[in-house]
Amino acid sequence: MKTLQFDNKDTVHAIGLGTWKATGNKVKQAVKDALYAGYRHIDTAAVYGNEVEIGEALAEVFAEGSIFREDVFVTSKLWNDAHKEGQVIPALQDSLSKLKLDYLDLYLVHWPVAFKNGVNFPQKPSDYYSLEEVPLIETWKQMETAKDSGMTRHIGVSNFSKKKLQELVSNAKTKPEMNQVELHPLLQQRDLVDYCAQENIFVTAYSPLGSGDRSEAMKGEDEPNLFEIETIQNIARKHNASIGQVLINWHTQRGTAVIPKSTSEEHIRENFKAARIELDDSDLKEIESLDRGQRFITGTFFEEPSKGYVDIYDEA
Ligand SMILES: NC(=O)C1=CN([C@@H]2O[C@H](COP(=O)(O)OP(=O)(O)OC[C@H]3O[C@@H](n4cnc5c(N)ncnc54)[C@H](OP(=O)(O)O)[C@@H]3O)[C@@H](O)[C@H]2O)C=CC1
Ligand SMILES: O=C1CO[C@H](CO)[C@@H](O)[C@@H]1O
Repeated sequence: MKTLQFDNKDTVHAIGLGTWKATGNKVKQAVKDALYAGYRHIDTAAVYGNEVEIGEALAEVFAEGSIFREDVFVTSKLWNDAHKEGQVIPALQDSLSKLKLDYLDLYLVHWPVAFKNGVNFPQKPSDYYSLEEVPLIETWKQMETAKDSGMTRHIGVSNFSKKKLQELVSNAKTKPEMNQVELHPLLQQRDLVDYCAQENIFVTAYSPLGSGDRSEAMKGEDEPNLFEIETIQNIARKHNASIGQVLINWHTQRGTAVIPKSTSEEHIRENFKAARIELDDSDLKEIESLDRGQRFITGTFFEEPSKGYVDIYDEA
Protein backbone atom coordinates (compact mmCIF):
# COMPACT_ATOMS: atom_id res chain seq x y z
CA MET A 1 0.00 0.00 0.00
CA LYS A 2 1.32 3.46 -0.92
CA THR A 3 1.71 5.81 2.01
CA LEU A 4 2.14 9.54 2.52
CA GLN A 5 4.86 10.49 4.97
CA PHE A 6 4.58 13.56 7.21
CA ASP A 7 7.56 15.67 8.32
CA ASN A 8 7.72 13.83 11.67
CA LYS A 9 7.85 10.49 9.76
CA ASP A 10 4.26 9.50 10.63
CA THR A 11 2.67 7.78 7.65
CA VAL A 12 -0.87 7.32 6.39
CA HIS A 13 -2.14 4.72 3.94
CA ALA A 14 -3.11 6.32 0.64
CA ILE A 15 -6.41 4.38 0.63
CA GLY A 16 -8.64 4.94 3.64
CA LEU A 17 -12.25 4.23 4.55
CA GLY A 18 -14.80 7.06 4.22
CA THR A 19 -17.75 6.91 6.64
CA TRP A 20 -20.17 9.73 5.77
CA LYS A 21 -23.77 8.42 5.58
CA ALA A 22 -22.73 5.27 7.44
CA THR A 23 -24.25 5.04 10.91
CA GLY A 24 -25.11 2.63 13.71
CA ASN A 25 -24.14 -1.02 13.48
CA LYS A 26 -23.42 -0.67 9.77
CA VAL A 27 -20.54 1.73 10.28
CA LYS A 28 -19.28 -0.24 13.27
CA GLN A 29 -19.12 -3.41 11.19
CA ALA A 30 -17.66 -1.54 8.19
CA VAL A 31 -14.77 -0.23 10.29
CA LYS A 32 -14.07 -3.72 11.62
CA ASP A 33 -14.31 -5.26 8.12
CA ALA A 34 -11.95 -2.59 6.83
CA LEU A 35 -9.37 -3.14 9.56
CA TYR A 36 -9.51 -6.92 9.02
CA ALA A 37 -9.09 -6.34 5.25
CA GLY A 38 -5.92 -4.32 5.86
CA TYR A 39 -7.14 -0.69 6.01
CA ARG A 40 -5.28 1.47 8.52
CA HIS A 41 -6.86 4.84 7.70
CA ILE A 42 -10.38 5.82 8.81
CA ASP A 43 -12.09 9.12 8.01
CA THR A 44 -14.95 10.54 10.05
CA ALA A 45 -16.27 13.92 11.21
CA ALA A 46 -18.26 15.27 14.14
CA VAL A 47 -21.15 16.06 11.78
CA TYR A 48 -21.40 12.46 10.51
CA GLY A 49 -22.88 11.41 13.87
CA ASN A 50 -20.97 8.12 13.84
CA GLU A 51 -17.94 8.75 16.05
CA VAL A 52 -19.39 6.68 18.92
CA GLU A 53 -19.86 3.58 16.75
CA ILE A 54 -16.45 4.03 15.12
CA GLY A 55 -14.94 4.34 18.61
CA GLU A 56 -16.63 1.10 19.65
CA ALA A 57 -15.30 -0.70 16.57
CA LEU A 58 -11.76 0.56 17.18
CA ALA A 59 -11.85 -0.31 20.88
CA GLU A 60 -13.13 -3.83 20.18
CA VAL A 61 -10.53 -4.48 17.48
CA PHE A 62 -7.68 -3.08 19.63
CA ALA A 63 -8.83 -5.30 22.52
CA GLU A 64 -8.41 -8.37 20.30
CA GLY A 65 -4.68 -7.65 20.46
CA SER A 66 -3.40 -7.89 16.88
CA ILE A 67 -4.04 -4.34 15.63
CA PHE A 68 -2.82 -1.50 17.85
CA ARG A 69 -3.85 2.14 18.22
CA GLU A 70 -0.58 3.34 16.70
CA ASP A 71 -1.22 1.22 13.56
CA VAL A 72 -4.37 3.12 12.61
CA PHE A 73 -4.61 6.67 11.27
CA VAL A 74 -7.85 8.29 12.44
CA THR A 75 -9.10 11.58 11.00
CA SER A 76 -11.99 13.64 12.32
CA LYS A 77 -13.22 17.14 11.53
CA LEU A 78 -14.25 20.27 13.36
CA TRP A 79 -17.82 21.24 12.50
CA ASN A 80 -18.59 24.75 11.32
CA ASP A 81 -20.37 25.73 14.55
CA ALA A 82 -17.23 25.59 16.71
CA HIS A 83 -14.81 27.96 14.95
CA LYS A 84 -14.89 30.76 17.49
CA GLU A 85 -12.29 31.46 20.19
CA GLY A 86 -12.52 28.81 22.93
CA GLN A 87 -14.64 26.35 20.92
CA VAL A 88 -12.12 24.21 19.01
CA ILE A 89 -10.49 22.35 21.92
CA PRO A 90 -13.84 21.36 23.52
CA ALA A 91 -15.09 20.17 20.09
CA LEU A 92 -11.96 18.07 19.63
CA GLN A 93 -12.28 16.73 23.17
CA ASP A 94 -15.86 15.70 22.38
CA SER A 95 -14.71 13.85 19.22
CA LEU A 96 -11.92 12.14 21.19
CA SER A 97 -14.25 10.96 23.92
CA LYS A 98 -16.81 9.67 21.39
CA LEU A 99 -14.04 7.86 19.51
CA LYS A 100 -12.57 6.58 22.83
CA LEU A 101 -9.15 7.84 21.77
CA ASP A 102 -6.42 9.82 23.57
CA TYR A 103 -5.37 11.51 20.37
CA LEU A 104 -6.40 11.89 16.72
CA ASP A 105 -3.95 11.43 13.90
CA LEU A 106 -5.45 14.26 11.90
CA TYR A 107 -7.97 16.96 12.77
CA LEU A 108 -9.39 19.06 9.93
CA VAL A 109 -11.33 22.32 9.75
CA HIS A 110 -14.28 20.85 7.84
CA TRP A 111 -15.35 23.95 5.83
CA PRO A 112 -14.08 27.53 5.58
CA VAL A 113 -17.37 28.86 6.95
CA ALA A 114 -18.50 29.58 10.52
CA PHE A 115 -21.94 29.07 12.08
CA LYS A 116 -23.32 30.06 15.45
CA ASN A 117 -22.73 27.39 18.09
CA GLY A 118 -25.31 24.60 17.90
CA VAL A 119 -26.20 25.24 14.23
CA ASN A 120 -25.69 22.03 12.28
CA PHE A 121 -27.15 23.29 9.01
CA PRO A 122 -27.98 26.98 8.71
CA GLN A 123 -31.55 28.00 8.01
CA LYS A 124 -31.25 31.79 8.08
CA PRO A 125 -28.63 34.51 7.69
CA SER A 126 -28.34 34.99 11.47
CA ASP A 127 -27.09 31.38 11.78
CA TYR A 128 -23.76 32.47 10.24
CA TYR A 129 -20.74 34.40 11.33
CA SER A 130 -18.95 36.25 8.57
CA LEU A 131 -15.28 35.53 7.98
CA GLU A 132 -14.64 39.05 9.32
CA GLU A 133 -16.42 38.17 12.58
CA VAL A 134 -14.67 34.79 12.93
CA PRO A 135 -11.58 34.84 10.71
CA LEU A 136 -10.19 31.48 9.62
CA ILE A 137 -6.87 32.36 11.26
CA GLU A 138 -8.65 32.60 14.65
CA THR A 139 -9.90 29.04 14.17
CA TRP A 140 -6.52 27.92 12.86
CA LYS A 141 -4.63 29.23 15.92
CA GLN A 142 -6.78 26.95 18.06
CA MET A 143 -5.96 24.05 15.71
CA GLU A 144 -2.27 24.82 16.30
CA THR A 145 -2.87 24.69 20.05
CA ALA A 146 -4.61 21.33 19.61
CA LYS A 147 -1.55 19.97 17.84
CA ASP A 148 0.88 21.48 20.35
CA SER A 149 -1.11 19.88 23.20
CA GLY A 150 -0.84 16.41 21.63
CA MET A 151 -4.61 16.00 21.21
CA THR A 152 -3.96 15.50 17.49
CA ARG A 153 -0.74 14.55 15.77
CA HIS A 154 -1.52 16.54 12.61
CA ILE A 155 -3.81 19.39 11.59
CA GLY A 156 -5.29 20.40 8.28
CA VAL A 157 -8.27 21.78 6.44
CA SER A 158 -10.98 20.62 4.10
CA ASN A 159 -12.79 22.32 1.23
CA PHE A 160 -10.19 25.12 1.15
CA SER A 161 -9.53 26.91 -2.14
CA LYS A 162 -5.99 27.85 -3.17
CA LYS A 163 -6.77 31.46 -2.19
CA LYS A 164 -7.89 30.53 1.33
CA LEU A 165 -4.89 28.22 1.75
CA GLN A 166 -2.52 30.98 0.63
CA GLU A 167 -3.99 33.34 3.22
CA LEU A 168 -3.63 30.73 5.95
CA VAL A 169 -0.13 29.71 4.92
CA SER A 170 1.08 33.30 5.03
CA ASN A 171 -0.33 33.92 8.52
CA ALA A 172 0.03 30.58 10.28
CA LYS A 173 2.73 29.37 12.66
CA THR A 174 2.09 25.76 11.55
CA LYS A 175 1.05 25.19 7.95
CA PRO A 176 -1.97 22.97 7.23
CA GLU A 177 -0.61 19.48 6.61
CA MET A 178 -3.61 18.28 4.59
CA ASN A 179 -6.40 19.67 2.42
CA GLN A 180 -9.29 17.23 1.95
CA VAL A 181 -11.30 18.13 -1.14
CA GLU A 182 -13.60 16.58 -3.72
CA LEU A 183 -11.57 14.96 -6.51
CA HIS A 184 -12.36 12.47 -9.27
CA PRO A 185 -11.85 12.35 -13.04
CA LEU A 186 -14.64 14.89 -13.64
CA LEU A 187 -13.19 17.31 -11.03
CA GLN A 188 -9.39 17.13 -11.14
CA GLN A 189 -8.57 20.54 -9.57
CA ARG A 190 -5.04 20.50 -11.02
CA ASP A 191 -4.14 24.03 -9.96
CA LEU A 192 -5.11 23.34 -6.34
CA VAL A 193 -3.38 19.93 -6.26
CA ASP A 194 -0.20 21.45 -7.77
CA TYR A 195 -0.23 24.32 -5.29
CA CYS A 196 -0.58 21.88 -2.37
CA ALA A 197 2.34 19.79 -3.69
CA GLN A 198 4.48 22.91 -3.98
CA GLU A 199 3.64 23.88 -0.36
CA ASN A 200 4.11 20.33 1.00
CA ILE A 201 0.42 20.13 1.88
CA PHE A 202 -0.95 16.62 1.35
CA VAL A 203 -4.27 16.20 -0.42
CA THR A 204 -7.03 13.68 0.28
CA ALA A 205 -9.66 13.01 -2.37
CA TYR A 206 -13.24 12.76 -1.13
CA SER A 207 -16.30 11.44 -2.99
CA PRO A 208 -13.98 9.55 -5.37
CA LEU A 209 -16.84 7.32 -6.55
CA GLY A 210 -19.31 10.14 -7.10
CA SER A 211 -21.09 9.87 -3.73
CA GLY A 212 -24.08 8.08 -5.24
CA ASP A 213 -25.70 7.32 -1.87
CA ARG A 214 -26.49 10.96 -1.04
CA SER A 215 -30.16 11.76 -0.48
CA GLU A 216 -32.03 12.96 -3.56
CA ALA A 217 -32.26 16.41 -1.95
CA MET A 218 -28.46 16.68 -2.02
CA LYS A 219 -28.16 15.69 -5.67
CA GLY A 220 -27.99 18.09 -8.58
CA GLU A 221 -30.08 17.80 -11.72
CA ASP A 222 -28.79 15.30 -14.30
CA GLU A 223 -25.68 14.43 -12.33
CA PRO A 224 -23.32 12.15 -14.24
CA ASN A 225 -22.49 8.71 -12.86
CA LEU A 226 -18.75 7.99 -12.62
CA PHE A 227 -19.43 4.28 -13.07
CA GLU A 228 -20.94 4.98 -16.52
CA ILE A 229 -17.95 6.79 -18.08
CA GLU A 230 -16.89 4.73 -21.09
CA THR A 231 -13.22 5.70 -20.85
CA ILE A 232 -13.07 4.44 -17.25
CA GLN A 233 -14.99 1.27 -18.17
CA ASN A 234 -12.47 0.52 -20.95
CA ILE A 235 -9.49 1.11 -18.67
CA ALA A 236 -11.04 -1.19 -16.06
CA ARG A 237 -11.53 -3.91 -18.68
CA LYS A 238 -7.95 -3.51 -19.87
CA HIS A 239 -6.56 -4.03 -16.34
CA ASN A 240 -9.05 -6.73 -15.41
CA ALA A 241 -10.10 -4.46 -12.58
CA SER A 242 -13.42 -3.02 -11.42
CA ILE A 243 -14.49 0.51 -12.33
CA GLY A 244 -14.29 1.46 -8.64
CA GLN A 245 -10.69 0.23 -8.50
CA VAL A 246 -9.69 2.41 -11.46
CA LEU A 247 -11.42 5.44 -9.93
CA ILE A 248 -9.60 4.85 -6.63
CA ASN A 249 -6.21 3.94 -8.04
CA TRP A 250 -6.02 7.11 -10.13
CA HIS A 251 -5.64 9.18 -6.94
CA THR A 252 -2.87 7.07 -5.47
CA GLN A 253 -0.93 7.34 -8.75
CA ARG A 254 -1.48 11.07 -8.61
CA GLY A 255 0.11 11.15 -5.16
CA THR A 256 -2.95 11.95 -3.08
CA ALA A 257 -4.80 9.91 -0.47
CA VAL A 258 -8.37 8.75 -1.22
CA ILE A 259 -11.21 7.71 1.09
CA PRO A 260 -13.95 5.74 -0.68
CA LYS A 261 -16.97 5.14 1.56
CA SER A 262 -18.52 1.72 1.80
CA THR A 263 -20.47 -0.37 4.25
CA SER A 264 -20.45 -3.41 1.96
CA GLU A 265 -17.78 -5.91 2.94
CA GLU A 266 -17.32 -6.84 -0.71
CA HIS A 267 -16.79 -3.23 -1.81
CA ILE A 268 -14.52 -2.55 1.18
CA ARG A 269 -12.22 -5.39 0.12
CA GLU A 270 -12.43 -4.53 -3.58
CA ASN A 271 -11.58 -0.87 -2.95
CA PHE A 272 -8.53 -1.72 -0.85
CA LYS A 273 -7.23 -3.95 -3.62
CA ALA A 274 -7.26 -0.97 -6.01
CA ALA A 275 -3.70 -0.46 -4.83
CA ARG A 276 -2.66 -3.50 -6.89
CA ILE A 277 -3.27 -2.07 -10.36
CA GLU A 278 -0.90 0.22 -12.21
CA LEU A 279 -2.38 2.67 -14.71
CA ASP A 280 -0.08 3.42 -17.65
CA ASP A 281 0.65 6.74 -19.33
CA SER A 282 -2.06 6.33 -21.94
CA ASP A 283 -4.67 5.56 -19.22
CA LEU A 284 -3.58 8.63 -17.28
CA LYS A 285 -3.78 10.81 -20.41
CA GLU A 286 -7.27 9.57 -21.18
CA ILE A 287 -8.43 10.22 -17.63
CA GLU A 288 -6.85 13.68 -17.73
CA SER A 289 -9.06 14.57 -20.69
CA LEU A 290 -12.27 13.87 -18.70
CA ASP A 291 -11.94 16.91 -16.41
CA ARG A 292 -15.00 19.17 -16.54
CA GLY A 293 -15.38 20.87 -13.17
CA GLN A 294 -18.26 18.62 -12.04
CA ARG A 295 -18.90 18.90 -8.28
CA PHE A 296 -21.14 16.44 -6.47
CA ILE A 297 -20.74 18.16 -3.10
CA THR A 298 -21.55 21.79 -3.62
CA GLY A 299 -20.63 24.01 -0.73
CA THR A 300 -23.07 26.57 -2.11
CA PHE A 301 -25.28 24.93 0.51
CA PHE A 302 -23.26 26.88 3.09
CA GLU A 303 -23.07 30.18 1.27
CA GLU A 304 -25.20 33.11 2.33
CA PRO A 305 -25.28 35.33 -0.73
CA SER A 306 -27.67 37.90 0.71
CA LYS A 307 -25.01 38.80 3.29
CA GLY A 308 -22.03 38.09 1.06
CA TYR A 309 -20.72 35.86 3.84
CA VAL A 310 -18.81 33.15 2.08
CA ASP A 311 -17.50 32.28 -1.33
CA ILE A 312 -16.55 28.70 -0.62
CA TYR A 313 -14.55 27.85 -3.72
CA ASP A 314 -13.41 31.34 -4.72
CA GLU A 315 -14.33 30.47 -8.28
CA ALA A 316 -16.66 33.40 -8.93
N1 LIG B 1 -14.48 16.78 3.81
C1 LIG B 1 -15.67 16.80 3.25
O1 LIG B 1 -16.34 17.82 3.17
C2 LIG B 1 -16.22 15.54 2.72
C3 LIG B 1 -15.64 14.35 3.04
N2 LIG B 1 -16.13 13.17 2.56
C4 LIG B 1 -15.45 11.93 2.98
O2 LIG B 1 -15.17 11.14 1.80
C5 LIG B 1 -15.80 9.88 1.91
C6 LIG B 1 -16.19 9.33 0.55
O3 LIG B 1 -17.10 10.16 -0.12
P1 LIG B 1 -18.67 9.88 -0.24
O4 LIG B 1 -19.29 11.19 -0.53
O5 LIG B 1 -19.14 9.13 0.94
O6 LIG B 1 -18.86 9.01 -1.52
P2 LIG B 1 -18.04 7.94 -2.42
O7 LIG B 1 -17.66 8.65 -3.65
O8 LIG B 1 -17.01 7.25 -1.63
O9 LIG B 1 -19.22 6.94 -2.82
C7 LIG B 1 -19.89 6.15 -1.88
C8 LIG B 1 -20.87 5.30 -2.65
O10 LIG B 1 -20.16 4.38 -3.49
C9 LIG B 1 -20.59 3.04 -3.22
N3 LIG B 1 -19.45 2.16 -3.42
C10 LIG B 1 -18.35 2.02 -2.64
N4 LIG B 1 -17.48 1.16 -3.18
C11 LIG B 1 -18.03 0.73 -4.33
C12 LIG B 1 -17.61 -0.17 -5.33
N5 LIG B 1 -16.43 -0.79 -5.25
N6 LIG B 1 -18.44 -0.40 -6.39
C13 LIG B 1 -19.63 0.24 -6.48
N7 LIG B 1 -20.07 1.12 -5.56
C14 LIG B 1 -19.28 1.36 -4.50
C15 LIG B 1 -21.09 3.09 -1.80
O11 LIG B 1 -22.03 2.06 -1.57
P3 LIG B 1 -21.79 0.88 -0.46
O12 LIG B 1 -21.65 1.55 0.87
O13 LIG B 1 -23.00 0.06 -0.60
O14 LIG B 1 -20.54 0.15 -0.92
C16 LIG B 1 -21.76 4.45 -1.77
O15 LIG B 1 -23.03 4.38 -2.35
C17 LIG B 1 -16.98 10.18 2.84
O16 LIG B 1 -17.61 9.01 3.30
C18 LIG B 1 -16.33 11.05 3.88
O17 LIG B 1 -15.56 10.25 4.75
C19 LIG B 1 -17.18 13.17 1.67
C20 LIG B 1 -17.82 14.32 1.32
C21 LIG B 1 -17.40 15.61 1.83
O1 LIG C 1 -18.21 15.76 4.77
C1 LIG C 1 -19.31 16.11 4.43
C2 LIG C 1 -20.46 15.25 4.28
O2 LIG C 1 -21.52 15.68 5.08
C3 LIG C 1 -21.86 17.04 5.09
C4 LIG C 1 -23.28 17.32 4.81
O3 LIG C 1 -24.15 16.48 5.50
C5 LIG C 1 -21.02 17.82 4.14
O4 LIG C 1 -21.17 19.15 4.43
C6 LIG C 1 -19.61 17.51 4.31
O5 LIG C 1 -18.81 18.04 3.34
